[in-house]
Amino acid sequence: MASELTKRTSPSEAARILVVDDEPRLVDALASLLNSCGYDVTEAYGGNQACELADTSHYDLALIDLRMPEVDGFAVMAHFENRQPECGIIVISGESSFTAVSRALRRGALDYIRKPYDPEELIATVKGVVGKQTLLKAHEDVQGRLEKSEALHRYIVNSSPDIVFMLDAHGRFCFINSKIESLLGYKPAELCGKHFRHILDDRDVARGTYALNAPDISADNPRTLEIRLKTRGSRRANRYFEVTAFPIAPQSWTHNSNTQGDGSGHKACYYGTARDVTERKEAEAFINFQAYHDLLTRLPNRALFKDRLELAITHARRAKQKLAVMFLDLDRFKVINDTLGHAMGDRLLQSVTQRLEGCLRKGDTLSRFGGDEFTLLLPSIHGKEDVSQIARKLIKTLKAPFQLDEHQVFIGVSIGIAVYPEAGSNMDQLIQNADIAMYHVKARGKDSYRFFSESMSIDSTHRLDLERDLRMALERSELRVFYQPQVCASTNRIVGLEALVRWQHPERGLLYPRDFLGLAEETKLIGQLSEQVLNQACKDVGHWVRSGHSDLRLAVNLSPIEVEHPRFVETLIERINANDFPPGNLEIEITENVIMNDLEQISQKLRELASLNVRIAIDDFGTGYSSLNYIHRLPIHTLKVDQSFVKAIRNGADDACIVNAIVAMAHGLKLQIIAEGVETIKQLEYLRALGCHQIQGFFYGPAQSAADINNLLMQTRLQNAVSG
Ligand SMILES: Nc1nc2c(ncn2[C@@H]2O[C@H](COP(=O)(O)O[C@H]3[C@@H](O)[C@H](n4cnc5c(=O)[nH]c(N)nc54)O[C@@H]3COP(=O)(O)O)[C@@H](O)[C@H]2O)c(=O)[nH]1
Repeated sequence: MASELTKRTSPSEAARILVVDDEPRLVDALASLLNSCGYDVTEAYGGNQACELADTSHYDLALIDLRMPEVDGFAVMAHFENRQPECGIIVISGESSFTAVSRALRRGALDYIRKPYDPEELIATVKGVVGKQTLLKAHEDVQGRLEKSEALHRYIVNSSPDIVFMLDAHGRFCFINSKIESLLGYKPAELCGKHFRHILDDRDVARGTYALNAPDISADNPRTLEIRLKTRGSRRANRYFEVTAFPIAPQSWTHNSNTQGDGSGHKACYYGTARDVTERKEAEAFINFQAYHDLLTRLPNRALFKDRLELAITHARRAKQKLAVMFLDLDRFKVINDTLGHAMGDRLLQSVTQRLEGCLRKGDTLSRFGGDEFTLLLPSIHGKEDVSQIARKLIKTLKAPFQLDEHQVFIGVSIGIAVYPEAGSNMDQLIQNADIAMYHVKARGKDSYRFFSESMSIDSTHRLDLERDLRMALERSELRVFYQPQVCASTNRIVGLEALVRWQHPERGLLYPRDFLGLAEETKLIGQLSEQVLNQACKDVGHWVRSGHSDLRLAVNLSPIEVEHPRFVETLIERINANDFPPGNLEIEITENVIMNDLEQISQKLRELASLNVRIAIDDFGTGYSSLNYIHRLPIHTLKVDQSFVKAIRNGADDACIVNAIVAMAHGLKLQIIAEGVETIKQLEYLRALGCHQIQGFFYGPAQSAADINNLLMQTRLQNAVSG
């Protein structure tokens, strides 16, 4: 209540004095004496009135008589003590006993004046007490303001979301706010006197030291840098901070010793704040990772791959080195994804990634290009053999079965390779050409690798024109079927004819499969193309079979896309039946890789065809990936030795060793063997001597039109008739 009373607000205001006595004459005399000295005096006639006034008005000083009826001076003093403790008390009394004086002083009186008083002495005493009171009050005011200010600043500094600190000239903490504890676990007191290195990540010490010592650093030009601070205890759990620091200008901070109040006496030379930006940094890092990586496999994505490839090309150009880009596409991934579900598909992609990574060197970049496509950058290669070796390793590593819960699945990989600078001088060309090469692998039976060559490339406008032309060719029946004889090695008789497609292009003349077959496969026009070829071949060869060449065999090439089609067997049988062609005269040619791609399904289909008397030949034998164990158990009738092995014969017995091995193996498995690409008498004689059953190649003639074959067969019949 007392604090609510109006107080004197400045020392220059007249001090307010209450004069208390039960004798009105004495009160008036004293009041007029004090008034004459400029004090603001209030008169109280007796103890009761004094207490009432103490309840309503504020006084700086009360002059109180001790002996008063009803409420005496001690009671008034007690009331003041209770209501206005800051009011000074002077006792004016006729009592002169030591006990009374001592009691008054003990109750809080500041002085004691004995009646009758000497006016000068009284005024001097009042002046002294009022002066002291005023000083005390001023001191209390300053103290109160200081405490408030200190509390306010402490609150502001400690509730700051940032760490606030001061360092001495040597970089030792001399102040640090309590935020350090909640962010990093240190108590401010334990850090005081310690160098800032104590909490700074070792990797950032040099930068931190350099920033503080920068020549142009000042309060107007502070340094801001991002650094890592160690959390207490675990040195690995660093957090990121954005620190702003500057030297303290001496004129702006004069109370500069013992800043933390711990007696260490360090002089603050730098002021700084540190804002925790860990979450922002982590979010940035995640966004950055997401922008440049595939989240499922955690591999670099297309964007990062292209970036690295661009750099690698620049480096290779400067260092005159080669590099290789591989385009990998998983075989059968789609089937597994569709049948076992996407979660399994995702797991499979992760396992594939692990296996592929296991085959790479430091410095290679494997990326997930999308879906089941991966790209691989091999910088600084010496030659194609290096790359082939890696490609073989990648194919081999993916060949082993993958265990997805209770499912054991098999996949393969088709790899297209573009080598810089031969297969492209820039990033887009290299990727595109590796992709084209990969497509050629797919079209030729998958699970293998091929280097890009110019003949594979069809520029996009050309490609669109060709696609349009091919569609028209199918409508306008521009495809032709040519036949290449397969001749019995011992009798020289034509025992079979391989049907080979040609396209009689209205402007470009006769085109060969290499010019359009890849496109037909990519555009899925291969189905229609095959249908037309098979119908025509069944008509032509069926006619020759019926006209006397009853054992004549028709060999047809099948694209992997056709063989993998679920209705492959039905469609093939429907077509030969529709053309009234005897199934026993048909031999289908498929590559090893087509079989190995989906062993279970394909074996089933081959068994069905074999049960209908259709013969099965493995084309290009020796160039793909097959397991002899499976071949042995499949209903295969013929192995066709690839041309490349036959060509090697001209170089002598050493180079012919593969042909020797294949023929020996075919004999062991009791299979028919056809050597293809035979061009010379030397090759023919070598193969004959080996025991090769049939020969196909330019030696006996290239693929020819039906009319030419018709003539050939007629001649043969005539010869047979003459010799018979
Ligand atoms: N799915 C289909 N694929 C087909 C069809 N027609 C052909 N093809 C595939 O195209 C490949 C290339 O065929 P082609 O250009 O006709 O070449 C064949 C022969 O001309 C060639 N050959 C034969 N003998 C020789 C020789 O002595 N030297 C030499 N340099 N080349 C020769 O080889 C090809 C036949 O090989 P192969 O099939 O392995 O017996 C062709 O390989 C088919 O895959 C089709 O209708 N559908």
